[in-house]
Amino acid sequence: MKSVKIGNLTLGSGKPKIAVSLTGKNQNEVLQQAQQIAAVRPDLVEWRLDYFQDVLEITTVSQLAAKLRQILPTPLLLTFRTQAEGGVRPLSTAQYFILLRQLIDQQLSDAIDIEVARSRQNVIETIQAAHQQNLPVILSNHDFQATPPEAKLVARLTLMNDLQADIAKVAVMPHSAADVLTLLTATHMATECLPLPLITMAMGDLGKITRLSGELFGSVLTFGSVGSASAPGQIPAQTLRSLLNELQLDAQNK
Ligand SMILES: O=C1C[C@@](O)(C(=O)O)C[C@@H](O)[C@@H]1O
Repeated sequence: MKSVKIGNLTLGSGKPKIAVSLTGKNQNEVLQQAQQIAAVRPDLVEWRLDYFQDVLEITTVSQLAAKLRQILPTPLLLTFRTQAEGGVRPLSTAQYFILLRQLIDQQLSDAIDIEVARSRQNVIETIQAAHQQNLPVILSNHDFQATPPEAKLVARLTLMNDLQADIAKVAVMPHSAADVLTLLTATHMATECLPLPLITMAMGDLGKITRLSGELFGSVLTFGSVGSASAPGQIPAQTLRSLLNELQLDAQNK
């Protein structure tokens, strides 16, 4: 598997790295959370811009992103999660892509999340714009209702690879142990046949095991919480870290 660099963080094989999301509504909340998150020292911080009330004021976003990059000892991932995929704020498709282009052109982060299920031409152009700035792209897809069959999940991850994602991410909602196995099997299959790093998870309590088992099945990053979670089933980041250490393969030789 190729490894990918996001700032000074390398995502590839081995123990999964830990990401934590900023979900503040306003500048004060975001800065306060950033201090709390920095104290926990995750490997990556995601700013979930759909939670931020002034997201369409690009100057405000840009100034705050600059502050965050000073406060945080970790690389910064920018994500606007659309409502179709579990985000909190409505935004038209046109506005979504305008926002992503502004974030990219102003070089506000170390990586950007782009939802693969939005308009295909726009997705392709936005990936190209990011790559022109040498900005790694996480192509993502979230199913908050159900767990699609294994073949569909592998096809989704393959499509992301074909569209030149640097990292491919899928999140699903399981309703049974079998659904959790579907996500894990798809992850394992895709990791064997695709060259790029994958991030996968099943959400909710049923899916918690998938947030811990990335080294075994092939997910390079896991989202934990500090205070409030950005998706159901996230484990507090500090607990996550010690559980990942316990589960590390071949730990005695590392
Ligand atoms: O894609 C993801 C994963 C996630 O949905 C989770 O389930 O942990 C949390 C989101 O903030 C992030 O953008």
